Amino acid sequence: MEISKIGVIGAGQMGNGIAHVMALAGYEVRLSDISQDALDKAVALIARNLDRQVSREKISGEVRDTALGRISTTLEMADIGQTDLVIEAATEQETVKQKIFDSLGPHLLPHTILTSNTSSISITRLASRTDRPEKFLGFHFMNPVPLMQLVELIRGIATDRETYETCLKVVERLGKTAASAEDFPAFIVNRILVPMINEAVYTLYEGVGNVKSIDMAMKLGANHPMGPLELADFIGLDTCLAIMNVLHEGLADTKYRPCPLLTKYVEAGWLGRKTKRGFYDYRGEEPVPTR
Ligand SMILES: CC(=O)CC(=O)SCCNC(=O)CCNC(=O)[C@H](O)C(C)(C)COP(=O)(O)OP(=O)(O)OC[C@H]1O[C@@H](n2cnc3c(N)ncnc32)[C@H](O)[C@@H]1OP(=O)(O)O
Ligand SMILES: NC(=O)C1=CN([C@@H]2O[C@H](COP(=O)(O)OP(=O)(O)OC[C@H]3O[C@@H](n4cnc5c(N)ncnc54)[C@H](OP(=O)(O)O)[C@@H]3O)[C@@H](O)[C@H]2O)C=CC1
Repeated sequence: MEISKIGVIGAGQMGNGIAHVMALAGYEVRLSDISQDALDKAVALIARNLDRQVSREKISGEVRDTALGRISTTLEMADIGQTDLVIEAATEQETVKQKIFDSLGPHLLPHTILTSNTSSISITRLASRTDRPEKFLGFHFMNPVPLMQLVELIRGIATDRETYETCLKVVERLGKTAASAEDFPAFIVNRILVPMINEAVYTLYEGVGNVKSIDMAMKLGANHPMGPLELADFIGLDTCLAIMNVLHEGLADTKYRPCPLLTKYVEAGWLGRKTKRGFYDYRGEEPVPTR
């Protein structure tokens, strides 16, 4: 099956990155969110990120303009349903995602493939609420989408071969690499990465090190491009906590217990970069460690 129109639901950091790479690869993209304000901000951010690629001579000004012209925004599920492939990239809460798929259902074309960019939630369970579990796949991009090479593809128990292969072709057209993961909590990357981040928060909670020393230790001692607390702020602390909760509940093992300090930060609304405060304070010129 040929994919030409793609609907992206959720215009946060992942949704805007997905729209960006899809438009650059030549797909027509319809981007949606709950408010026009969120959509306007997302399009402005895509334009800035494309400009950055122009100034680094990765793409030409003409390519940027054509890509931007391929992105439209909508608040209507009917517009999203009339596409070949939908990528849901809304907040990491199962109830939010279920409601989205419920409201999208009546507007879908018979051939539309449904996918979720979820970081952790069961693809089989999300698919089972739709009228097409065989055309449902986990399509998991990494952050920041324009820079990261990997996409995890996760088949639910009912996903058919054609759906998987169609999405694999999309990944190839993006110039990215797919890793196939089975449908277990948090799949591959986050099963390994997010417990490490959670352990870094425990290290902070127990006073083994402060924010700066923990991040420096992992950057210089393990050659990670970002320290784990810096990375947690970058991913979003709400998303990290949601992933730990899925691991804890789904695998029923105390080793996945979310650190109480992570829970407290999320309860405070300190979600990392997106709220300008997490383990670092981002309100000034340079991020300042908070502990
Ligand atoms: C939670 C989940 O479900 C799954 C996940 O995603 S987990 C998170 C996975 N991601 C990671 O682990 C990221 C770890 N961090 C890194 O790899 C690096 O810090 C990074 C790639 C993010 C940035 O690297 P850096 O060298 O410090 O960044 P920076 O110098 O600002 O930018 C590098 C290049 O990307 C470009 N760039 C940065 N952000 C960009 C964006 N959003 N769009 C387009 N280009 C961008 C810059 O212009 C720059 O271009 P040049 O190489 O031509 O100079
Ligand atoms: N952050 C990361 O590093 C990664 C995240 N992911 C996954 O991608 C998804 C999105 O994450 P991310 O972009 O970081 O999150 P963000 O918080 O940046 O963005 C989520 C967006 O979804 C919007 N939203 C919430 N409810 C709805 C709805 N009912 N309909 C449409 N839009 C809605 C939010 O609006 P509002 O702000 O108004 O609530 C927000 O704009 C999650 O499933 C996450 O696990 C996957 C890979 C990496």
